Amino acid sequence: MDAIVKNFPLPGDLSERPTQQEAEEAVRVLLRWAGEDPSREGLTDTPSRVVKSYKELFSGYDQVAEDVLGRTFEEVAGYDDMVVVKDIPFFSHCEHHMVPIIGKAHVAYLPDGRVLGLSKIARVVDIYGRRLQTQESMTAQIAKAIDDTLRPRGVAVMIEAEHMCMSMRGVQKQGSTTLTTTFTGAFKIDAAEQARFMTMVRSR
Ligand SMILES: Nc1nc2c(ncn2[C@@H]2O[C@H](COP(=O)(O)OP(=O)(O)OP(=O)(O)O)[C@@H](O)[C@H]2O)c(=O)[nH]1
Ligand SMILES: [Zn+2]
Repeated sequence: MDAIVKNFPLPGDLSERPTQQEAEEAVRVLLRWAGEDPSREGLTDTPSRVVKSYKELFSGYDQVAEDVLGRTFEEVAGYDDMVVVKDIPFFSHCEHHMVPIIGKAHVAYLPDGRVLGLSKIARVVDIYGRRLQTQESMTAQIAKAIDDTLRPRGVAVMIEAEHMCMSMRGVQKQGSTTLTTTFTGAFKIDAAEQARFMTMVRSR
């Protein structure tokens, strides 16, 4: 798992970014490549809109998951069983074609004295979602971030997603879903804990 995660650029590695003007020019080039005339009225503001939307869609490069997960709570009346946050919707973009990945993440951990604020789990999904991704890397990165910061007895992450690069183009298979999982600690070594996670994720 470490190998996959380490291969990914962290926000600190991205200091030499192009200027907004250069990014807008790149959009104009792509518009011309697609067969458009970037100077026609309807497209005049498109490069600046695209660049602005890229800021939002790829805002995960400006955030560090470990910062978000730093705040934990210990006063939980001795609760030490599984915490599952399921059906967390996310949007990402595949690193091969830069088109959307649309899916849901299910995240669980077994506390070891400390728990996370529930919203922080969803925030971490967004941080990794708002970068260029493969589904495998995103799954591993979410698990690793929680494992490293919270040090729980185990983490389980499942992602189910549709890749628009498989639906809108290429092989054109609409509606197929890709499932990926990462298990650490007790979830990795204990099949019963894995099965319990699966049951809780699947229960409606
Ligand atoms: N493992 C993995 N593959 C992905 C993911 N997102 C997209 N892909 C695949 O990445 C592959 C890239 O294959 P290439 O042959 O280099 O690119 P391509 O010619 O555009 O391939 P096609 O999509 O088959 O047309 C494709 O098979 C995609 O389906 C992902 O998250 N994980
Ligand atoms: Zn793709």
